[in-house]
Amino acid sequence: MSAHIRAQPVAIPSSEIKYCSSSSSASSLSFSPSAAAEAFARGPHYQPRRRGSMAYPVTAAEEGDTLTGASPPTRNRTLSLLFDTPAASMFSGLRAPTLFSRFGGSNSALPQGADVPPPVPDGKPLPAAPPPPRTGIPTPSPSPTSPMGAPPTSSIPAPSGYSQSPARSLRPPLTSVGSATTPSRSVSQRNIAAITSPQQTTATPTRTNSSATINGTSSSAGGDACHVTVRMRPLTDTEESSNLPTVWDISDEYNRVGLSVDFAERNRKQAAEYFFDAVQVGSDNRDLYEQSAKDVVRAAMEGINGTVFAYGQTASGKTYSMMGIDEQPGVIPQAVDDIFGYIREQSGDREYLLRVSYMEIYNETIRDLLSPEQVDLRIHEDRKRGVFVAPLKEEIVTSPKQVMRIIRKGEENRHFGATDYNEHSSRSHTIFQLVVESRERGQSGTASPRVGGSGSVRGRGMVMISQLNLIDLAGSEKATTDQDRRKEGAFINKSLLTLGTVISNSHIPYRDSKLTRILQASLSGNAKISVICTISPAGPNAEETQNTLKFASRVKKVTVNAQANRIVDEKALLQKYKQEIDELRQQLSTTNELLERERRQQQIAGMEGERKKYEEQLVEGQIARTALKERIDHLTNLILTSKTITSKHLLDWSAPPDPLTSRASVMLEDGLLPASPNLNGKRTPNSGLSKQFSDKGFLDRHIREIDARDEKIRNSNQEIQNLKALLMQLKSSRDGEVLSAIEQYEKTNGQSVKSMRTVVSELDNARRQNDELEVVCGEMEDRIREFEARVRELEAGGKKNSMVHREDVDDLIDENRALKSTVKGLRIELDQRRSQVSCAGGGEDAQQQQQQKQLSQTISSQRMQIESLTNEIRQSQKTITTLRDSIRMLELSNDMFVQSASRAHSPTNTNTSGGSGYNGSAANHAADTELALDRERKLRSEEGRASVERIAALEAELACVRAELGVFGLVGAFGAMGNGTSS
Ligand SMILES: Nc1ncnc2c1ncn2[C@@H]1O[C@H](COP(=O)(O)OP(=O)(O)OP(=O)(O)O)[C@@H](O)[C@H]1O
Repeated sequence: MSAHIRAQPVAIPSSEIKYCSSSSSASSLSFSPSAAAEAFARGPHYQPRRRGSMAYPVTAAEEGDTLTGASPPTRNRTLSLLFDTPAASMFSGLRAPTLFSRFGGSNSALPQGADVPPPVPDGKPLPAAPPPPRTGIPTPSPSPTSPMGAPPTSSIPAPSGYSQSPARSLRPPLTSVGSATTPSRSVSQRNIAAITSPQQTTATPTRTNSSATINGTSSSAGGDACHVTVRMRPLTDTEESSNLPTVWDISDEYNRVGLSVDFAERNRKQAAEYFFDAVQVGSDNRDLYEQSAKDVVRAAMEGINGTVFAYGQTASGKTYSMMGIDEQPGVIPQAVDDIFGYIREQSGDREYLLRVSYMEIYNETIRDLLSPEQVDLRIHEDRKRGVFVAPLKEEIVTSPKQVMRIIRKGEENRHFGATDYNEHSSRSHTIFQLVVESRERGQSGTASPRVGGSGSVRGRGMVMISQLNLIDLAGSEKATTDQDRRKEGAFINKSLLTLGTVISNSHIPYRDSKLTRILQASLSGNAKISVICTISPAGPNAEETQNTLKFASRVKKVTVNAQANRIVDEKALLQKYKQEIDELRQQLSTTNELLERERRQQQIAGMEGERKKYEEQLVEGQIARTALKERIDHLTNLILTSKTITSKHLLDWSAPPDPLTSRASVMLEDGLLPASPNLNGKRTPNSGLSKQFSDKGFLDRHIREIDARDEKIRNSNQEIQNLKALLMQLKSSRDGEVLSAIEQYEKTNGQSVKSMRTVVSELDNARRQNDELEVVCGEMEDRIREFEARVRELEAGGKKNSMVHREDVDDLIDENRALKSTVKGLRIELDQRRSQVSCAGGGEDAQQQQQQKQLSQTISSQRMQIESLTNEIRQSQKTITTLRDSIRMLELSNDMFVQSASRAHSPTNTNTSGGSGYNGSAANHAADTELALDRERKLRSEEGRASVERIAALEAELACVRAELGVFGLVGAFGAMGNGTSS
């Protein structure tokens, strides 16, 4: 169990307090109560730096940022000493002066570790420090009557709401410094209210009515110190089984955390020690909530913004502290329960409207955990709303169970992952936001505000709006082996670094990280801040722990100036709902009057038709009235008062955890679904009407219509959600698509360029081959012409010697056949080429088309040449036929000539002719004829020989042509010529 320092108010003469900072004038006098607490807690070991009413010992953490006199801090020195890790580097440029510097001390004045009590073996916690000095600061006397052991003895009264809460245990401030001014930076100058508006009237509360203290660490009237709790978890099973010692000593009596002297000596480290507002060892989350968060939560119910965040090394227990486990609910579930408990404790004169949202920042991208399809949410800022995330789903909540269901649903969407140090490590920062709107009951929103004067922060007729941020930060990262984890770690470290800088620096780089930008309103001073710094007890983590403690020390010195936000503005949902309820009630009473009139008229109506008309009007009126009542019920149920919350609404920590209900039922309970105002099962919608008018089909039809319409609305809402999700998906995938389209285009383009080149080279080849073919065709034409000439010659010669002519003609026929088949082969070849070229040139490109056109022109000219060749062949055939006819005629005349010659030569002819003279002359004539024939025969055989020689020469020429064709690669086409086949 932790114990807390309690002190009676101490009056310190302001003239004795000297404080100089870089931002405040040297004349400003200030004093931090936490400094007093530390001095008080240090006991007799402390070494005063300078004579004065307060003495302050230096701690290791504060070395390096000392401010002396009126000089600003030496920034470089701070950096060189503290920037050893990301966590440590958060303290760069710290502007809040150290406590030590306030008293003009110097580091060298105190021996290192001078205050460290003697070490205890085995890293066991040190025994309690010696009692504090009694000089000037009396020791508080614990009282058994208070839950915290002491009644509130603060000279600063708690906010009005606190006194009404029996469960509240406000501990007294350690000191009260009367008129002392704020010691550290004056954040009020750069306050940016979380919710501002032109109509906003924010009361400037005095310490007595709006600035609630946090567990006794309240500072001066100018601002509250951030509250810092250090929580050390127990050794984990793995650490225990490795026999790792606990190297930090925690003294809850003095809220002191110190490195065990034994460990420090063995590892040659400084025996550093730190003092905080509260320290805690162990697993008790209830105690943690009471110490660190309760006051911030309660202040949020009073209209003051609040932020609680857990900070620490990975696996040090942040999630355990914020979310907890079933047996030990953490800060968030306890805060939720406490908020409803608070409302329940009120006297009933106040009404509240609560709405929650849950988001995470993962790798610097904001995701809505309640609407996971909403990714990469944007941060906006406007004059009315300040800094806000949109589109962020906000749910109006009416019970802690409902909130827990929402949180569990959100948790399912959160980014976790196993790291080298934590099996279930949060890889993102999560921000659970709860907006509290409240106002006094029965007040019109436009009533003039009554600000201050009454001692109450609750102005009449005004809506107070506050925002409570409960944040589970991702762990500060060591280098890790996993690549993804390294990337996440880089983002985490950067945002934590910015958080550290924002917290402790005059230059406020809120925009450097999403985390600080979202929390800008809170971090700029208009929120109570409580930081739970979680540490590990184990030796190997000592350095990281020390960095966390240094961060905690810096945060402790920052003061904020949180004030209640009160607005009279239409953006307050509570205001809007109340107005709507008023208007609806007005409408309802008008409808009731109308109904009453209808009813009377129906009763007095004589005619059947008239009665029916009134009856129908009556039913319609009833439906309208029911709709109005349902809407009023729905809105009324969303507005919480002490009467609407019963103990059964609060969380039963001993009961097993609620199973997650479906989204629809959560929405139904939220009353977010239209026309379903029956939130608490008081009444089934339309049930009264159904009973009353069950005999009227008219009414049933209307009910069905209304149900169908509701169903339609639900469906279209769902559709809208789906479309939105789709749109987001499309948006996110658009960049990828564009890139891949470009890639695809480049690929396709490359391919088409390649295929173009192939086509062009094929076309070149085809053109070359066509040229060659043209040459061949020309040669063939020449040959044909030669053959024709020869046929003509033979024709002329054939008249002389039919036999020889016949052979020549046969040869010519053969040759013609061969020529024909050659031409046919050529045609086939050309056709093939043409189809090849048309395939190759099938591209869409203009150049390809051009080439194709040229090719087809070439082909058509070749075809024409072939056709003319064919014509010539046909002509040759005709000539050959004519030649053949003339040969036949020649043969005929030859035969006749031979017959007549033999008849003239026969002896019969001699006898028959009688007379010797006649016979002698006939014999002479026959001899002459025979001689002539012999001569003729000789002549013809010579001519025949000449023809045979000519034919041989022709054959030799043909062989040459064949060889040439072979050279052109057209053997296939002209093979027919060689074989003598023909078509
Ligand atoms: N106070 C505690 N008592 C008992 N167990 C604890 C305590 N704190 C942490 N643990 C256990 O230690 C482990 C790590 O804790 P937790 O996940 O909360 O660390 P964390 O700081 O949130 O880590 P990370 O930054 O990686 O998410 C868990 O198994 C948790 O249950």
